[in-house]
Amino acid sequence: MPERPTSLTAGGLSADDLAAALAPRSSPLTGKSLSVTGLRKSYGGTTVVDGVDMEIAAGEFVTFLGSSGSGKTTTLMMLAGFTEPDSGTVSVDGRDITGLNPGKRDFGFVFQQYLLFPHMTVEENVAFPLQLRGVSKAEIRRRVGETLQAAGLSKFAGRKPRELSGGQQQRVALCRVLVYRPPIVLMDEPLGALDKKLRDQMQTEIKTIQRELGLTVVYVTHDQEEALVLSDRIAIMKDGRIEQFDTPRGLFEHPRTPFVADFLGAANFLNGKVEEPAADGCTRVRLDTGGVLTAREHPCVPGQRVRAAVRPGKLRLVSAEEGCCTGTVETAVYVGSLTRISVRLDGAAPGTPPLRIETAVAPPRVGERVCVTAEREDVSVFDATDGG
Ligand SMILES: Nc1ncnc2c1ncn2[C@@H]1O[C@H](COP(=O)(O)OP(=O)(O)OP(=O)(O)O)[C@@H](O)[C@H]1O
Repeated sequence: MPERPTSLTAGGLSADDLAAALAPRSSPLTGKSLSVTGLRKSYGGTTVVDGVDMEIAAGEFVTFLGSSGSGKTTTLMMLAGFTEPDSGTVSVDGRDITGLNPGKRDFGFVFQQYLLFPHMTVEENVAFPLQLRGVSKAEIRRRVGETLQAAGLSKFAGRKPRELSGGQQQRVALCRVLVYRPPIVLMDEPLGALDKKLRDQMQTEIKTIQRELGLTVVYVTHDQEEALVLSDRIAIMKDGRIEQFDTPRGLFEHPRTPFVADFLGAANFLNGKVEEPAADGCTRVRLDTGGVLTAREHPCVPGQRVRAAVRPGKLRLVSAEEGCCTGTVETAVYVGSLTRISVRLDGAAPGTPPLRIETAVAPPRVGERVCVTAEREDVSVFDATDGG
């Protein structure tokens, strides 16, 4: 049969085709739920994963996002069974699998290093997990053929991995996992070695396949954009702990800690003191630089020292009457659809970083005086002693 025309990428993989080829014939949902409680791991007296708890629903796409060394891979490896936890449990659909070895968990793994067998052809690589599971030769031939065809890889079936590009190798790695339809797929920076364009394409493809097959995916990345594109929920990790586990919107709009506010999309922090409560229930912060910023309701007492956080895209340049603080533009850099400006606030203590503002309309010039404010929904308030 001739290879079907592909719709999505120049590289040849149509995610819809691949999902259709791999879709289970009976059940529409293949994913299973995953439950993690009190997962801990130390190396040589240093705790690197410090009490991770999470409930992941069947068919959910969850990402661990955090800086280098925050414990993402170690957590994933404990889910996979490659690393033994010091304490804690991992359950799949309510069944405790903490003691099971990786081969018995029936998870799929995709890593940054494609881990294809170099001495095997593409076809043999994709067939391998089916052979391990004792699938008949005829069925293996059928499923591998179908999968490679859908992935646009049929013409490479006889090649060795070294004769393929990075993107093609990663597709083979993905096929090799999806061919046996594991209910849970664990991926550790699978696109890390690809260039930006190919990464964008593969993100779309992974997401389409995951959604159409209803797979549960746990993904590790340090790329914020990738996490936002792919995930139903994101666990932001810091120092071996989950700072916040939430939807992308929840993390952006309701960060629970200064670290989350700053890590995802950056934040400006303005120090101040809580004013007496007003009838509308809003929290008002008298800034150290002068002016009052109205924030979302936040449990705090009048006089309490706080930090108000506002994203660069949420600070607005307004008239003198509307503004809550004033300053002077230090830099203005046009970056395509918007201009990034930095503003030195009047009265800012020495060493205080300038405000970062992103604006798409009529950017001011360097040296210009500006007035700044923000909508109350866009202002988060944290206790002054909160780290991050
Ligand atoms: N086998 C090991 N022995 C000793 N220390 C380890 C071991 N594995 C991981 N670590 C340490 O545990 C910490 C967390 O590592 P981990 O790989 O989980 O972080 P990560 O968030 O995935 O980082 P990256 O994004 O750089 O991969 C690091 O400080 C690392 O050096």
